[in-house]
Amino acid sequence: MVPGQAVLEGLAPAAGTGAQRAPVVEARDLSLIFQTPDAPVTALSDINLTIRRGDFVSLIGPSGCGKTTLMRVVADLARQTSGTLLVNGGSAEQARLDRAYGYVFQAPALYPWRSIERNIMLPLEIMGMSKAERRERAARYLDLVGLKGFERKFPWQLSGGMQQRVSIARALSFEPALLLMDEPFGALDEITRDNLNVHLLRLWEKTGITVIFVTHSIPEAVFLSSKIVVMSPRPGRILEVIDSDLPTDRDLDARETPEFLEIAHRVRVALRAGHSYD
Ligand SMILES: Nc1ncnc2c1ncn2[C@@H]1O[C@H](COP(=O)(O)OP(=O)(O)OP(=O)(O)O)[C@@H](O)[C@H]1O
Repeated sequence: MVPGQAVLEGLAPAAGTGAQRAPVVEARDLSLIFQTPDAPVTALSDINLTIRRGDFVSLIGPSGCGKTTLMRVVADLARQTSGTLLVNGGSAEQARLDRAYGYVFQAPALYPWRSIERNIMLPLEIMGMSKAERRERAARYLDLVGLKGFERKFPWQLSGGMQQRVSIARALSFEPALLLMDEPFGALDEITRDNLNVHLLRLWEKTGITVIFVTHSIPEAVFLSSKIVVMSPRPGRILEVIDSDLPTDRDLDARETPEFLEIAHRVRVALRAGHSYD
């Protein structure tokens, strides 16, 4: 699967390196407590995290540790109980209103009665974009995810992996600078998942988009990320942030290299440490 050769106008590689790159997400002492009929549930506790433009950040941790909740706070779908969160230097609400991010869910969530092209065009229509531009964007981003020629098909005519690529194309069609992906490949078989991992990595390399990616898989997190955020069991805290400097043009064979295995080992040790409740 080779990514399309679409020219990306709205997305461009991040300028600057390391700490020079502008912060996209800044969480300071962020906590979130859900009030439930039984007892308050502390989902996030004292999260401090800076994500810079062009980072590929994976959130990894045991089930229920608050990964989705943290993404939802960034997306302004949930609000922290205390602490601060800046997205692009402003509030999460402003970022949502500015359509600063695209959100890819675990399931593709496509409308079965609309063609692939019309699924992608729907949110653009709601944004008030002209039909010609909507069509052009749909074609451009379908090409980018390797689905050129599938415009007139319906979701049920595509495999699960292809449907998930459509939902990635839909999220990218807004040309957001930030892509939020909540276990997007969790329900797919391993070969398809490997393919989509390579595809996503190429897309990231080509566009310089900032990605926050939730996963349970250590190999997936290490393969994709420039930064791996290891979270503890509930209440979700950040145990460790592991930077990766694997070459950006890596392919699946990189998973056999000592550098890859060393980072995977560090993630595993951090996850394990979070499970010892002493
Ligand atoms: N609306 C809510 N009301 C009450 N508790 C909630 C709510 N949403 C999430 N929680 C609780 O907050 C904690 C964190 O949930 P969250 O979905 O963020 O975890 P997660 O790390 O994404 O889990 P998973 O990996 O299983 O998807 C869990 O204990 C969950 O039960």
